[in-house]
Amino acid sequence: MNEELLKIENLTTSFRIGDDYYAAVDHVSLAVKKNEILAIVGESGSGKSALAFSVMGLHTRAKTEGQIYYKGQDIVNLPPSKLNKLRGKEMGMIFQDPLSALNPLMIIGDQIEEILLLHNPKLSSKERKAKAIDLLQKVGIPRPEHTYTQYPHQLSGGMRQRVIIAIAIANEPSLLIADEPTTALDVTIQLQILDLIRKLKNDINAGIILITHDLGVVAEMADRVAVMYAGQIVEIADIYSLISNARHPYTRSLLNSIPASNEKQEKLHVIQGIVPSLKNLPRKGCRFKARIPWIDESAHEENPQMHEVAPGHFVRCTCYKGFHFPDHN
Ligand SMILES: Nc1ncnc2c1ncn2[C@@H]1O[C@H](COP(=O)(O)OP(=O)(O)OP(=O)(O)O)[C@@H](O)[C@H]1O
Repeated sequence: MNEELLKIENLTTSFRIGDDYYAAVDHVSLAVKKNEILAIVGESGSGKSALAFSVMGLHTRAKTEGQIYYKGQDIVNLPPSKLNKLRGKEMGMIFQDPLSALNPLMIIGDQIEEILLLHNPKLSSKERKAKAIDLLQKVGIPRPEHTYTQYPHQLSGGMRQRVIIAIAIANEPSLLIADEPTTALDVTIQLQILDLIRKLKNDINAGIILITHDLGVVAEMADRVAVMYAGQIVEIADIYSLISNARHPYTRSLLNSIPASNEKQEKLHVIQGIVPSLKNLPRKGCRFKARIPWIDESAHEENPQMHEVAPGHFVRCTCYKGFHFPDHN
């Protein structure tokens, strides 16, 4: 059950801006097991999508360094033809924006069948259609035969996201990456989609990377959590340790912004500021230092490392020790 599916080591993904490359994902290491949901959480611009796109090999103009082992095979420099075989069959992705991920000119049924055909060329057209309808049913579409014949613009946002999920799971991938899968949806639909993703973990025994900026969603869904800030993982732990004993100032601030979690914790101490732009990221020292100026310089490491504070619970930089919110000495 706990077989390691994906292992990322020192992954660095850089974008060219002007004459230079700037790392949006900077020496990230993590692993995902089968039947596990690893949530990656962080504010906008922290590098979550850049990381997901690197795993899927979807960047067209970025430079990717480091290792991404999928079932033991390093896939960073895999030729496009081999990567294509993995994508859609072994690895599925649920995108943030379902409308732009679907072809507006093709009916839903054809879009699902296209991916089925790519990886199961021997299926007859009758078998493919039956499987497509079955998938639509599986993701909770009430009239799958009808939806099969519809175009994306004829569906609601929630229905489109279900179609994206049907496409992502069509070939029962071992690894599923869901990038903000519910951001564009209203709350009731959000809950249904999250429920569906949770069911998938058990049904197809998949390892899932769930990308979100919403720690409420993380608390509901994740087995383990990696918190990203400015291209780096600043804390990684199982969900219970993270919720009950978050150590990094950034994680503590994120947790404080969930109303329900405030009752037991410091009252709404949320650290102000935003993730710096890629060009302006501090490349030396603790990247979070500028957002906690009341903490003494000496609390930070020159070259911040990950520290194991409990089994499997790692925190970056020594500034977590004795950290306090400004009005809470
Ligand atoms: N193609 C690109 N070229 C240049 N910079 C990019 C490119 N794609 C992303 N970036 C930059 O890389 C950084 C990380 O972006 P990324 O989209 O991975 O963040 P994110 O955490 O997924 O944010 P969001 O939640 O808004 O999707 C940001 O500073 C972003 O502006």
